[in-house]
Amino acid sequence: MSRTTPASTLITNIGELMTQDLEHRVLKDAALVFEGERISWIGSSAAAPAADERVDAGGRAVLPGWVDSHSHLVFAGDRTAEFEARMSGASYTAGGIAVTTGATRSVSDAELAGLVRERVHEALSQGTTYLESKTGYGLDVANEERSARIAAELVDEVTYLGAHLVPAGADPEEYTDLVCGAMLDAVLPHVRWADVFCEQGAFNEDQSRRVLKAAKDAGLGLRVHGNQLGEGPGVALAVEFGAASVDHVNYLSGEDVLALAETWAHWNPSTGTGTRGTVATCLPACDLSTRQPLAPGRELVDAGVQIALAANCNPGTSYTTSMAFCVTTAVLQMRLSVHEAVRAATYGGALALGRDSGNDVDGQRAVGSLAVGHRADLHMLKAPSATHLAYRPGIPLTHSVWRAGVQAV
Ligand SMILES: N=CN[C@@H](CCC(=O)O)C(=O)O
Ligand SMILES: [Zn+2]
Repeated sequence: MSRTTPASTLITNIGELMTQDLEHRVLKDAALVFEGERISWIGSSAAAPAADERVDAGGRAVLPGWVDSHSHLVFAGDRTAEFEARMSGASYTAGGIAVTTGATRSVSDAELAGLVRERVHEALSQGTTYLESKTGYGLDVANEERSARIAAELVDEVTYLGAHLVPAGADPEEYTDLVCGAMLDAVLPHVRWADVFCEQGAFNEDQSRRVLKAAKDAGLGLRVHGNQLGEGPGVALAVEFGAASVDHVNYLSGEDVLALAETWAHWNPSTGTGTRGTVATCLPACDLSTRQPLAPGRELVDAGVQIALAANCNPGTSYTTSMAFCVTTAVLQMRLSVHEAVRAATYGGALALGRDSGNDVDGQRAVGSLAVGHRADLHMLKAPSATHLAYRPGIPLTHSVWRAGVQAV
């Protein structure tokens, strides 16, 4: 739908404005003004300035758009049979990635781009205004390059995941060389991040270390899939390399939790300054779909670790773009408060992507929290408070969405 964007927009009569800003402000009977993509004023409805356009929120809640910091959107086909087998007691293994790789390689560039576009739209229509996607279903130079290129056109942040699975018949060491060499060179123009699936059946500690070192030397930010299926070296490697996030984190030793907490020792959460540590990204929809124990979000927060919640949309372990489902699960089953869960799905995701503060990188505005100068990414609910996300599980509560000041829903 095409809409003309007014110079300034006032949203008034907001029942609850959950800013997720550095002061954790939750304002009642609030208003917000944005000019273009920039938030220019936040305060009470009674004190709101005039603007070119006035939107009456009718007492509804407004929160930042979701920041989904972990997804795998560049794929074709689905894995329904594998899911059904799992629901009958089979375990998840990394091997299913090969099935999706075959399906993904078989479609044209235009078909693949169309599939990604549909998923981005599905996410946006539920309030996701900032989205990361990984490659990882190409697994050869040409197919990883095209996955990265297509993703770069359609999502906000692209992560190179050539190290997702060693393709059938390939020698693991030679494939790791390829991931660190020609494949990395090919994707480099399209990506900001690199990731490695450090797990039994995927990449071992030594191979993961090689991938992370090559990516770091190439100037990429780092992320790690770690400790998903059992305790292992993923978290320790992420900490050692200063990765922006380690994702899954289902099986953590006490040492892993302490090591993650230590990475945040030089971060001031009240000012959002200092050195960012490694965000622990919890993926509750994936945990349920693979019948793994939910990541210990409560324990991580209590230990002082910054966490994110992400949907992890992919056809193997988590075929959903619903951040609201993740928030609901985090409250009902991971024992986070509503404010903590929403924060992890907004500010936490932004922190994991280094987009939490204004004009920090590439002159881009901060996302994931509502403050003057930040990007106008807004999610209005069909409810008077964010609590309804957990209180009314499964109900589609998205009323309206603005992305960078443009109304999308
Ligand atoms: N665990 C590794 N990668 C994906 C799943 C990939 C697949 O099974 O297709 C994840 O994050 O869950
Ligand atoms: Zn993943």
